Amino acid sequence: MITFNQVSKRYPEGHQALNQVSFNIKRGEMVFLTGHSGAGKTTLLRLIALIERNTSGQIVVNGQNLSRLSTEYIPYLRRRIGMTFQEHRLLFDRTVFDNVALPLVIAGYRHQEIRRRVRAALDKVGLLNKEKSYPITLSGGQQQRVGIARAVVNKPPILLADEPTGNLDPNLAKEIMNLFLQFNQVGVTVLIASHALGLIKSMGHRTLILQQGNLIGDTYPRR
Ligand SMILES: Nc1ncnc2c1ncn2[C@@H]1O[C@H](COP(=O)(O)OP(=O)(O)OP(=O)(O)O)[C@@H](O)[C@H]1O
Repeated sequence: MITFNQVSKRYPEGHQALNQVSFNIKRGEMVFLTGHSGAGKTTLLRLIALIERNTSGQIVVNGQNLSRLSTEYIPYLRRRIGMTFQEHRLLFDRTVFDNVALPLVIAGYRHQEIRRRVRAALDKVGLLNKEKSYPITLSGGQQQRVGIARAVVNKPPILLADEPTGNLDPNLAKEIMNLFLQFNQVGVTVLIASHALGLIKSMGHRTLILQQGNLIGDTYPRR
């Protein structure tokens, strides 16, 4: 579903963020991505969503070779990938409903279909009663859930999450991880960047480890 073959990324300023990284994530897998701050986790996720382009190597996502994908097809690729960000990136002058509806509005869905899908996504993350609220009135954990609802509202086959539990206490963090697990259990391929090692271990899933842009580990839990 997501294949990296000798992928490198050098930012224009000359920083080598990823160095010849290779791995393959199968359809329906749930995988964690860990490593120290600056190891390249965010960069790796951004390459999959084509927010950044790799400088060498090959990336194949959902059967598409990203190097060959022309710019005009990027919106179509993005519709098949849900992504949550470290800092939520919610619109604070819009309601929870409007925030989650945004990808559907952009994709040109009809009003009624938008209502149905937004409600379903909010229900899945346990926030149906907050649809009229503004994000500023929600807790950090609830804001993260709104970001997750927005990421899944299109029903993407791939879900990418960048530090989804960054500022949350351990109980809330576990709840958020369990939410990702639920999406994975219905077939979504999930890749989560996180440095919460204890939490990752307790989840018992495959883990990719980055160190200074190099993939130094690809571990499977013991069964
Ligand atoms: N837009 C950019 N331009 C230049 N350098 C960048 C850019 N984004 C990231 N970098 C550099 O690339 C390296 C990898 O950064 P990245 O954000 O991918 O790491 P990370 O593992 O996600 O770190 P963190 O856990 O702190 O978010 C860092 O040295 C960073 O400074």
